[in-house]
This record gives sequence, structure tokens and C-alpha cells, in this order.
Amino acid sequence: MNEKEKLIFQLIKKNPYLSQQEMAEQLGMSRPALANIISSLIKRGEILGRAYVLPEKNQIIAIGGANIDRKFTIEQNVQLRTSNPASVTESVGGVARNIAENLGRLGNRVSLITVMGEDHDSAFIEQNCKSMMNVDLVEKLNDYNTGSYTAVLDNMGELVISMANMAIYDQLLPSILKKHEAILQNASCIVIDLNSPLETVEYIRNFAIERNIALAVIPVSSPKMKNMSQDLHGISYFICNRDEAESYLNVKLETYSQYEKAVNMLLQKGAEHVVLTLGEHGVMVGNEGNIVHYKAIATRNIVDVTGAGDAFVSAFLHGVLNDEELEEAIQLGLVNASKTLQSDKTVREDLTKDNLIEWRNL
Ligand SMILES: Nc1ncnc2c1ncn2[C@@H]1O[C@H](COP(=O)(O)OP(=O)(O)OP(=O)(O)O)[C@@H](O)[C@H]1O
Ligand SMILES: O=c1[nH]cc([C@@H]2O[C@H](CO)[C@@H](O)[C@H]2O)c(=O)[nH]1
Repeated sequence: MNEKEKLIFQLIKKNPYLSQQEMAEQLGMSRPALANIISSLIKRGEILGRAYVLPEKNQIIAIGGANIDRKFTIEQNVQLRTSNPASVTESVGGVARNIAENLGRLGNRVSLITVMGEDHDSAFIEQNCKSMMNVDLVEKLNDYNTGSYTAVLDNMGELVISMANMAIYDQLLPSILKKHEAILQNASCIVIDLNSPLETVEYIRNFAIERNIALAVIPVSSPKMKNMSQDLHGISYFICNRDEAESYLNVKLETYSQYEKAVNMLLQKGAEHVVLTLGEHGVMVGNEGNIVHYKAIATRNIVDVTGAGDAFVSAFLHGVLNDEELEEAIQLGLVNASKTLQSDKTVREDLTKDNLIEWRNL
């Protein structure tokens, strides 16, 4: 930091809620010059932006996708190769962003690191997210469209097909994360989804190993899971669904003994905790040679499956990061997934710490 930056940094440390006008007056600087320096401090992760908060412990950093989700629900039985009458909704999505929103709604401090285009979609996403997470570390790229995910659901809310337009995530490179090392190294947990390129996942895995930071890796889809390294050391929580495990391990998973074997194989590759999600059959969880199956919560009136996996991951991480026993954290995950299935929203708008406890006790 140069002298001017140090002065501003000290002032923010003393009083994080001074307005730029007040700061400029106290420092005898022009406001545009001050704004420039503040924006460079934010970009380098020295301060978090908006309220000029300093990076601190216990912050969760989510790295990966932030998309616009378009969901078409077909009102009658799906007929292939013809036009099906459908209703459509548009909302914010992306696995890392969904997890950040869940964790933010649950009262955790979260920053999102992602790349978005300079377009209408990114403005919509930012506007939508900024009350639940810090979005000041988001990088805008001129030549790319913001990621988008288009899903076709049947009249039971089950996924028929989905399309991912996410070329932009090839640009979520280690060079972007390096700018935010100050924040990353103070994180209580880093969550990365596999929208991120392999070299970025490997960079963050080594970063987490060197600094002993909890790391959760979330695959997002079977095709993207194929890119993952076969070495899972340094990953504290590796959470994938059945299809993703099949494509990564190159095995068929149809029985409980096969699920158990798969969890074992993932543990052998070095992950500390493995969670294999099994849709209506719940989750198989393994650590230190101990593998346990937990039943899903019987859920009626499923409206939309989108986001159930992200809801599980988020409430599970919320539990473990807030000192719950592993088993209780899993139950919180199962409850949040079940409640999310009953909502047409990817993340429930009524999700709070208190509501999660109330749903858990029902
Ligand atoms: N039909 C269901 N009934 C009850 N719980 C379910 C059902 N489907 C999913 N879940 C819950 O959601 C969790 C995650 O579901 P799944 O294994 O399908 O992951 P996913 O494919 O990542 O989810 P999605 O892509 O739908 O967000 C399950 O472990 C379970 O707890
Ligand atoms: O390749 C991808 N497909 C789907 C998603 C996101 O998954 C979410 C549901 O779990 C949804 O919001 C979509 O944007 C993604 O981030 N990458």
C-alpha cells in the first residue's frame, strides 16, 4: 500500500461507515481521487466495499457460477419433437451464487467471486443479491454474456432437460482469485463450484492446503465433474449427486452397497468428508472410514427440484461452520432441501436461521 492508501485504510479501520464525502473532507482530497483509491483497495481485497468493511475471519467465500435461470414448465405430458405449451419464469441462479444466497439468508457473512458480462443480466443479478452477500468482488467482462441456465420441467417439477450457456466461466482464472488473496486467506471456509476451470480449482485447493482453510467442492453437473482432478486431498467437504459420482468414478451406481463403495473411493482419493446425495433416497455420508446413510425427508407437493442440492449443501455447511455436530448439520441440509423442493424459488425467500430451526423441529 502507498502512503495515501494507508491513510484511507486507517480512516476506514477507525470508522467504517464514513461517507466518501466525509472521508474526502477529513483527508483534504478530491472525491473522485478518493473514489479511485477506494475502488483499487476493493479490487485488491484490502477492504470489502460498499460499507468499506475490512476482511475478517469467519467469512465464507463462494467461487463459481452466477447465472440467469430460465425455467419452462410444461403444463401437460411432455411430447418430444413438437411444441409444448409452457409457462416460464426468470430468476437468479448459479450454484456458487445459490449457495451464497442460502448462507447469507442464514445469517452468515458471504462474499461471491464470479465473472459476469457487462449486460442487463448481470445488473439484475447484482441488484438481486447485494442485500445477502458482498458482490464487490465480482469481475465484469466486456466480451462475454453473463452465464445462463435454461431448464425444462415436467408438470411434476422434475427436470426434463437443461441447457447451460456458460462459456464465460472459462475466464474465472486464478489471476482473478490472486487479486483477492487478502480476503481468501481470512476465510473460515471457501466453497468452489465446478463451473470454475480446473486450474482455478487446483489453485484454490493448494491455497486451502497451504493455509489450512476449510474447502468445499461442489460439482454442478456430470459433464463438469469429468474435469475434476483425481486427487481430492485438501478438500474438506466433497458433495456430489449420484450422476456426478458415476461420471467421475466411471462406475454404475444403483444399489446401497454401490453407493457405499463410491463414497469409499472418494475418501480414498483424499477428501476428508464425502456426501453423496441420492435424491429421494437421502444422502450417504463418509469420513475416516465411517459411512452412514441418512434418509431424505418424505416430501409431498414438490413444485420444482431446482436448487434442492444447493439448499442441502448450504444448510449442511451452515451447520458445520456454526459448530453443529456432523449429524445435525446433515439433518439441517435435508430439511432445507425438502423445503426448497416445495417452493418454486431456487432459494426460499423465507429462509432464515430461525425458520430453519423451526422446520427442523417440525
Ligand atoms: N423426491 C425427493 N424427496 C425428498 N427429498 C429429496 C427429493 N429429491 C431431492 N431431495 C433432497 O435433496 C437432496 C439433493 O437432491 P439430489 O440428490 O437430487 O441432488 P441434485 O441433483 O444436486 O439436486 P438438484 O439438481 O435438484 O438441485 C437429496 O439428498 C434429498 O435430501
Ligand atoms: O452447468 C451448470 N448448470 C447449472 C447451474 C446452476 O445450477 C442451479 C441449480 O442447482 C441453477 O441455478 C443453475 O443456474 C450451474 O451453475 N452450472
